Parts: sequence; C-alpha cells; structure tokens
Amino acid sequence: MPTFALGPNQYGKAETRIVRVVRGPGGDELTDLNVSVALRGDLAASHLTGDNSGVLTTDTQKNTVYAFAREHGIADIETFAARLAEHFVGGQPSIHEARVTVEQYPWLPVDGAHTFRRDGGEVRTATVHHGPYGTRTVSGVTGLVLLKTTDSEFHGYVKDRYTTLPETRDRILATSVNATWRHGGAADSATARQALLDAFADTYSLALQQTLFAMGSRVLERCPDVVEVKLSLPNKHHFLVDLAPFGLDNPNEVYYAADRPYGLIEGTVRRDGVAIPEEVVWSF
Ligand SMILES: O=c1[nH]c(=O)c2[nH]c(=O)[nH]c2[nH]1
Repeated sequence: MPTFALGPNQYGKAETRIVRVVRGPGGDELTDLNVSVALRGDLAASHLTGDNSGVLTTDTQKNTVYAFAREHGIADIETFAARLAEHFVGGQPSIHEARVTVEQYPWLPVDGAHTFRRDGGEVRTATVHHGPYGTRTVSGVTGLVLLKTTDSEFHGYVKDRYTTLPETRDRILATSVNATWRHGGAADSATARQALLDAFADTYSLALQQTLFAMGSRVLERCPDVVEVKLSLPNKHHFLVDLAPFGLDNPNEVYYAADRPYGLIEGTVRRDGVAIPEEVVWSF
C-alpha cells in the first residue's frame, strides 16, 4: 500500500483589492492596492485530516487587510506588508511564516482635489517574508515602459548562416521595466525607481544588456540598503520600415513597433564583495 507525504504547502487570501481615500482640505489622497497573503506553519492537520484548529481563515486574513488600512494607515506598501506579516506570525502559534505581496496601482491627481487618472500600466510591488529569519523585503516595479529615440547602437554580434539582423549605429531602444530590489527594509522605492529612469536615459547603449547592468548599478549606488537588483527587460523592437518601394528614404523616422516576438534580457546586479543574506524563496 503506497503512502504519501504532504510536501511544502501554504495558504492565504490572494488579491484583496483595497482602495483607501484620505480626505483632506488640500485634496484627497488615493491608494489603490492588491494584497496577497500566504501563510505557512503547523498546518498539516488541515490537509491530512481536515482538523482546522490551527487555521486562521483566509476570510479573516482579508478582513485584517481592510482593518489594518483603517487602524494603522498604509504609509508605504513595504510598511503595510511588513505590519500584516508580523501580525499573522505573532498573533497565532500555528502560523510560523508569512508572505505578504502588495501591488500598488499609481493614480495621479487631475484637479488637485478629488479627481484622479490611472498612471499607465506601471505597478509598484513589495513582497515581505516574515519568519524565523526575521523580515525580508523585496520591492519592485513592473510595466514601467521606457523609450529613447537615439543613443543606442547594436553591432559586433555573432553572424551565422541564419543571421539577417543589420548592424545599427542608431536605433530606438525601448523596454517595459520589470525590476525587483532586495533590501533591509529601509530602501526608498522612489529613489530606486528614479535611478532606473536616469540610468536608462543617460546610458549610451551598445546593448540592452549593458543598459540593464547600468540600471541595476545605479540603484545600488543610490540606495545603500539595497543588496541586489533583478531586472527583466523585454526588448521592444522598433524596426525601420523600408520605404524604398515607394521611392522614399527613411532617415530614422518611420518605425514598425513589433509586439512579438521580443528579446528578453534578464540579469541580476549585486554588490561586489558583500555577503548577501540568503533570499527567502517559497517553492510556490
Ligand atoms: O540590445 C540587444 N541585445 C541583444 O541581445 C539583441 N539581439 C537582437 O536581435 N537585438 C538585440 N539588442
């Protein structure tokens, strides 16, 4: 008779959407979040026999997210996530570890009073793990779309019998930045985000790979608390259209913006010679 063992497991309320309005005479403040909680601990009995005596229900977790927004405010998403994670672990003996992931959808004021507009597709992220190892925070941004119209070359690459890509000394460079930065909890995400923007803008690029390293390095330079930056950069190709069939030249003016396939350039930038604390990664 085969026997089976329960492997790594976790549970929690995913994607609690919460919008908080702080009303003030000088204009309202809007915070728009998507909060996911996952808990681990002494919880096998629920899986093995249906004994739920250690289970803090996912419904309670959702309620806690809402209540904390009112009781403690949100401050920034790192603080909000850490407060929740510490509460779940500190409040129940059966819960030993918590992972709280927060996505923030930025809104910009329209009239400085009570009207806002969503700020493109950009999303700010924070993931906090809390457990016997303490609190580990990873902040980030996704969907930050950037483009520069020049100061980008690409040449000197391998040519084999399948290569058709022409070398270029002047091309459009565009990407949608997906970045995370691991830190001790004190990193200023606005500074990190600005570092990504500045490095993309002022790096004369010979490859998106080189721009990636410059962007990660700039975050480490400006944010002393950050130990590691991970970047995933789709190369949003812009191909010059051949207008010769119409008797027209095309001096870097008219492009075809391809949405797929796209190059995907990914890499990690770390501080040299600094011992980096082990990353907490749950198996799923
Ligand atoms: O910056 C680039 N890196 C590549 O690896 C690559 N490959 C490619 O076709 N175009 C580009 N551009």
